[in-house]
Amino acid sequence: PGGERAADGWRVTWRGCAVMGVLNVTPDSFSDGGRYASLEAAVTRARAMRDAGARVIDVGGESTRPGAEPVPAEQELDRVRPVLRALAGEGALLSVDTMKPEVAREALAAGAHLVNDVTGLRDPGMVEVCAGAGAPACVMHMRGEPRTMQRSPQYRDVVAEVHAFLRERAAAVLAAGVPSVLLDPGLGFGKTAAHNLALLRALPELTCGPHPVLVGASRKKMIDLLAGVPNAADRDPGSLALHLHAARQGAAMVRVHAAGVHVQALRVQAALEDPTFTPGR
Ligand SMILES: Cn1c(SCC(=O)Nc2ccccc2)nc2c(=O)[nH]c(N)nc21
Repeated sequence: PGGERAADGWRVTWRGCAVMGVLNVTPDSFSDGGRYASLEAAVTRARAMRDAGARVIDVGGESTRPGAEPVPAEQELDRVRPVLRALAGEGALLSVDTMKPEVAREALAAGAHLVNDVTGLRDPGMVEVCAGAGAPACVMHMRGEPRTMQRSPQYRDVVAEVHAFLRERAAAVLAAGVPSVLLDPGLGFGKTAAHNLALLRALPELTCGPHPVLVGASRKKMIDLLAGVPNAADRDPGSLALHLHAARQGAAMVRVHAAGVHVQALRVQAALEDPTFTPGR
């Protein structure tokens, strides 16, 4: 797998890191000049990220940010289904970012290839949907619920607890017939910045295992706490720093807003890390 224990800790074998582009199809994410305008805008953005080199487009119809209000399944589905249908067969892999089994089922039928469930497939119905459709799933760690998870999260040992959760959930969903899983520490989902740092520093313990690891730090609050960047739109440099670290520690994929920036930086990093790489000329 990704690394072997060396005398001085973990040595990670380089395997390259892919980009998952974030596509929020929530009303606040596109100038909601009516449904068509936002659908058109969403598809245009997805194509731009794909053309910039994103391997996967993560389509989400319900914000899972701290304090976010829940959205009914039908409304969430009305947002994501047209976008998935428009993008299906156009070259990028599609993931559906949802916590609801009924949304996942319809999204997979509309062309999604994998399910990105921030609850770690907590709902048994979600396990059934993924197993039934033969769809891979991203198993992410979240402590509590989006609405309340950032109210003083506490752990005895955040790395041990998160890694144990991911190992257990992965084994359970694979045993239930889900064909394959990605593991994700869930940065910012019931974690302080200190917890997020500990998880980023312990990534080799996760990436040396059999499952690919997905990391999502893009534009998150921890970047403000580390570098004083109050506006999320200004946090791409810090996002890149965190994601290059994650890739260097063996992450297989990073979930990003600035797809082009990350694709270029990860290609340069891959060349740096690959002694057999021969530059064009
Ligand atoms: C759906 N989803 C999210 S949404 C949170 C977010 O982007 N907040 C945010 C975005 C921009 C600014 C501030 C906060 N984060 C992950 C993740 O880290 N991993 C996986 N697998 N899925 C994820």
